[in-house]
Formats: sequence, C-alpha cells, structure tokens
Amino acid sequence: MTKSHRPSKPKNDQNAAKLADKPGFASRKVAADILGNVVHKRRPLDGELDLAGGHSGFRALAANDRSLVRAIVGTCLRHHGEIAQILDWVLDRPIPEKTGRVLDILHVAVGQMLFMDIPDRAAVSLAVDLAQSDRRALPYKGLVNGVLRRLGREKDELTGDLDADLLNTPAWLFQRWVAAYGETKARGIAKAHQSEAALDLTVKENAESWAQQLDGVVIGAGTVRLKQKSAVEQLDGFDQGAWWVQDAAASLPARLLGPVAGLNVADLCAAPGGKTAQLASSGAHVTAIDISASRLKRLAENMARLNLSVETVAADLRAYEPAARFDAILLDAPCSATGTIRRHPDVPLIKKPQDIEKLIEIQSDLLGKVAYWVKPGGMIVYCTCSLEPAEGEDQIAAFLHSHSGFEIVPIAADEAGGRAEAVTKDGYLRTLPSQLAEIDGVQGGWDGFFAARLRRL
Ligand SMILES: C[S@@+](CC[C@H](N)C(=O)[O-])C[C@H]1O[C@@H](n2cnc3c(N)ncnc32)[C@H](O)[C@@H]1O
Repeated sequence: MTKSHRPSKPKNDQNAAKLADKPGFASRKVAADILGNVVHKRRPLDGELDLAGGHSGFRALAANDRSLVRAIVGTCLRHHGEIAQILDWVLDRPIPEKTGRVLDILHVAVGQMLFMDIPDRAAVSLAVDLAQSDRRALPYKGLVNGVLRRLGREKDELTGDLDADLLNTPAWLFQRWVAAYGETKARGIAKAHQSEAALDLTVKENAESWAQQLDGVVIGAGTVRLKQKSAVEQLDGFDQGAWWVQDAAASLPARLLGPVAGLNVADLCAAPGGKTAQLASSGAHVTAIDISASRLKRLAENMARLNLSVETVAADLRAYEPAARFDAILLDAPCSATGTIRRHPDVPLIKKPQDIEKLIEIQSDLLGKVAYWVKPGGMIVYCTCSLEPAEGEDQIAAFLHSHSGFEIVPIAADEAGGRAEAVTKDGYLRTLPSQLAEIDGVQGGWDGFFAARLRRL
C-alpha cells in the first residue's frame, strides 16, 4: 500500500495568499483590473463600479478601499495620455499585449506617483507585488521595479514638457472641439477634464440654509456646491429627501419649461431622475418614461427618498404612444455624454466617432416623434449633455428644417444661471465645463450641456 501524503500548498499559492493580505494590495489589484476593463474592453466605468452588478473584486472591498479604487482609476483615466507618454519614454520597447496586466499595473502605479498624494515607495512596492502575483506579468517584475524607480528619480524631467490637454484627449475629439469652439476654448475644455467635478446638490427649498448646514455655496437657483466631497448618504438632509445630487448645468434644462405647477409634463428619457425630481418638486404631474427598466427602478427609489410622486413608464419612445397630449415635454436624449467627462473620465476612451453617428440618428428619431406629443402652444425642451453641436444645435436646425409648426423660444441669460456666455446667439443654452469660475474658494466648472426650447404652434 502506498503511503498517502497530504499535498502541501504549492509555494506560489502561499505567496499569493501572503500578498493578498498585504495592506493596499487588494485595492491596487482591483484598480488595475478595472482600468484594464475600461481601456482595453471599453467597459463603462460606472458599470464596473456598480455595487449591484459591477466588478466582483470591487464589491468585495471595504468602503474606504472602494473610495481609493475610485480615486486611483479616475486619476489614471483623467491622465491616461500623459501616463502613456511617460511610459513610452521610459520603456525601451513596448510591452507585448499578451502579458497580463503589466501595462495596467504600470499605469496604476504612475497615476499614484504623479497625480496622487501617495508615497512613491508604496506605489512601487505594490506594483511589484502585483506583477509577482500575475503569472503572465511575473517575468516583467524586474522591469516594473526598474521603470518605476527611474520615474521616481526623474519625475521632474519626465513631466516637464507634457502637453496634458492634448495628450489626455483623443485627437479626433479634440479636433471636433476646435472646429466647434476654437483652439483656446478646446484647450480650456480639455484642461477642465483633468479635475474631478465638484459635488452639486439641487435642494427643494432653503438653498442658503442648506449651503450653511452642508458647508457649501449657492451657485444659482436651487444649487448648492459643497466645499468638500463626502459620502452623500451620510450628509444631512439625505434621509429626509431634502436634496439630490445634480450638476449645476444639468439643473438648467428642466427650469426652461417655466412654472409647471399643475401641468401634465412628460419627462422623456427620464432615468435616473434628476430632472424628474425638479419637475415633480415644482408641482408638475410628471410622466417619466425611459427604455431601461433597471434605470427606472433607480428613478423610483430616488423619488421615494425625495417623497415625490410621479408616474413611470418603461418604454422605447420610438414604439410608444401616450394616451393624451402633454402640456409640456422635456426630452433629455441619449447622447455621447462628452459634456460630463469630468464625472465620467472613461468617456474619451470608450466612445468612438461611430457611436456619436448612431446617437445622432436616435436623437433625431426621438425628437421627430415626441414633438407631436405636446399640445399646441406647449413647450418642448430638448437637451443633451454633449459638447457636440451635431447632438445639439445641428439637431435642432435639422428638426426645424423638416418639421413645420414649431418655433424657437430663445433662452435668456438669467435662465442660464445669469451667465451670458452660456447662451448662444440663436437663443440656445450651451454650457462648457471650462465655464463658471471659482466661487468663494469653491471649485468652478460645470457640465457641458446643450438645450433648446421650442413651442408648438
Ligand atoms: C441622459 S440619460 C437621462 C438622464 C435623466 N434625464 C436625468 O436627468 O437623470 C438618457 C436616458 O435615455 C434613455 N433612453 C435611451 N434610448 C431611449 C429610448 N429609445 N426610449 C426611451 N428612453 C431611452 C436611457 O435609458 C437613459 O436613461
């Protein structure tokens, strides 16, 4: 009879287990993984960070580690072009694609070393550990160590000449901004994208007193901008439904419908419901329609927290007919989201020109259809959080060209938060992330939005 031995744990497994316990290792591993999923697989960052169905490693982390991952990945995406350029300079030859996570590991380390308040020593050592723990990255462990140590020594020389605006924006996108707004504004937009957006809240009432209570400033009717970012669920007023998170520029389109109390208003493409909440809290009877049942579920949860009551309909607008016409319509059409890159730094990396072409077609179909759902005399606000004139100004011009019986009702500067620079000569709202200077020491900027107001004759 042969003697049976209890198999001892292979050495590699023991090492992996030891590494997994090392402080900071799990967060860097998840950060590298998520960064790779966004950059190479074009997976939306929001989806990866979703606590219900997102990245499993991310969901398993403690709350403070999740915040760290969010910060690392956000930083690496915002500075992706700069980091890629620096790595290009310090690597003798490109790293072959099929080498596991080597490049993602390097990006995560460089992001921490150059753009975050994390000691180089920790960033380098955890990167080496990551390489050690990945079978395909293991042969590059020495290279990871050498490259990052060199970067630590030569930081100033290596970063001195970087043109961050151009490097962090795909060339095709930057050229479109130059064509639309000119080189100076295009650079301003690109620069704005290098910082994370401030935290803005739309309050139901008493903006000044909420600003005081939450340590913020009032930056326009009903918007409080906080001086510090923090977990929103823990802020005063969250549980009682006194406010919701909404960028200052995103709060403008719904207000363009004017007083809506008592009106039947259709909020089309409504989820997750920032604009629905504005309309409902202004006293409108809101029908909120969206194609996505899961996003509508979030809308319903948001309305429940805010103690607001709205009717929700899960439907593709292209295949839906309302039972009766509405007094007013808000159409927040699906778009490239290029106006929200400060909040969604993955957008420049995952969106392609062909995606924009498809969206333009959908927007045109939606507007052409829903415009007839408003009663004669009623207002329609069409908006997108895109910087592309093709998804804004051009869309409205094409609509008016092919549909009679509608007129533009120009938007005034006081409806654009009092900012004349956010209103075009044709009377459209056109906000840019580079607008809105710092206010009382509070970070400036707002999302890039387009809105047009039409009246059905
Ligand atoms: C820009 S988001 C809306 C944001 C929302 N209005 C807010 O303020 O919170 C666009 C929405 O359009 C929805 N959508 C896209 N295509 C649609 C369609 N054909 N019919 C209805 N909704 C659609 C998406 O599910 C998404 O929720």
